[in-house]
Amino acid sequence: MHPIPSHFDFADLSNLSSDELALAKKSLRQSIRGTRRTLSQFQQLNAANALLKQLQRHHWFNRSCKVAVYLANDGELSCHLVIRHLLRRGKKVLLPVLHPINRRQLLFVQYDAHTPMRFNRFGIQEPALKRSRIVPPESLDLILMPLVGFDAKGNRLGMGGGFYDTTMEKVVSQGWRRSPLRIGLAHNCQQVPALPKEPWDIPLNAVVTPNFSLTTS
Ligand SMILES: Nc1nc2c(c(=O)[nH]1)N(C=O)[C@@H](CNc1ccc(C(=O)N[C@@H](CCC(=O)O)C(=O)O)cc1)CN2
Ligand SMILES: Nc1ncnc2c1ncn2[C@@H]1O[C@H](COP(=O)(O)OP(=O)(O)OP(=O)(O)O)[C@@H](O)[C@H]1O
Repeated sequence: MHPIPSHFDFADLSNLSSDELALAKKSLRQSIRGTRRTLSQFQQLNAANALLKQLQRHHWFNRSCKVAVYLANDGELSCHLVIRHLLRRGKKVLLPVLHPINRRQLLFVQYDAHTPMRFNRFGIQEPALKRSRIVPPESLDLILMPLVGFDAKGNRLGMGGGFYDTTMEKVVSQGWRRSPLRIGLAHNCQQVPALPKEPWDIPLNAVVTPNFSLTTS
């Protein structure tokens, strides 16, 4: 089989079988993750600073009281300055925790400077699971989620575990009156010309990078 070139244009992939599409997505993930890892600590810190400034331009960010974030891994755009900003303002900050039983499900657990942490099976730090600290996703105001890739239409490529899609699906499909805003975060270099839209993909409301915000709904 021919290897699929990195940063392949998915606009040309309409005829691929689902197996071929999965392979193409896998290869694109590897390529973008490789690019993202080449960013220096200096570039990462600048990006984290610019991200907070970019978010502060939006009413929906400034108004939100319960915000899900993540701890950056593998070159992801870091939320650490966003987390500090939110905690200083007395907002509730939540981190994703892998569900101990349900595959592909995330729990959102409250986090602050005193929260006991552990490593999950992917080597990402998460709050130690404590029932009283779990917040149901439908009660959140805003979910900031890490992207691997995105396109101008706001299509999203994640790590491939289906974690965010599965967790979001519950919130969106159960017809909650007011579901949390779903915002993807990424470096500019993670934008690709086009991504396929899969039947299970839950659309983002916007993508925010250190340089721009792309509203999709
Ligand atoms: N910072 C951060 N936290 C997060 C996520 C994320 O994308 N970023 N997640 C978003 O879903 C969840 C974890 N999902 C993940 C899914 C796959 C891999 C991963 O590295 N997979 C390996 C191979 C898998 C394995 O080791 O078995 C890989 O692709 O190389 C990591 C996290 C929850 N927490
Ligand atoms: N709502 C869902 N219900 C059942 N399976 C799902 C759901 N969402 C995604 N999946 C499964 O998860 C796998 C990964 O999906 P996909 O390639 O879209 O990951 P991703 O969007 O990159 O990851 P993530 O959602 O974790 O960021 C797919 O095999 C898909 O079948």
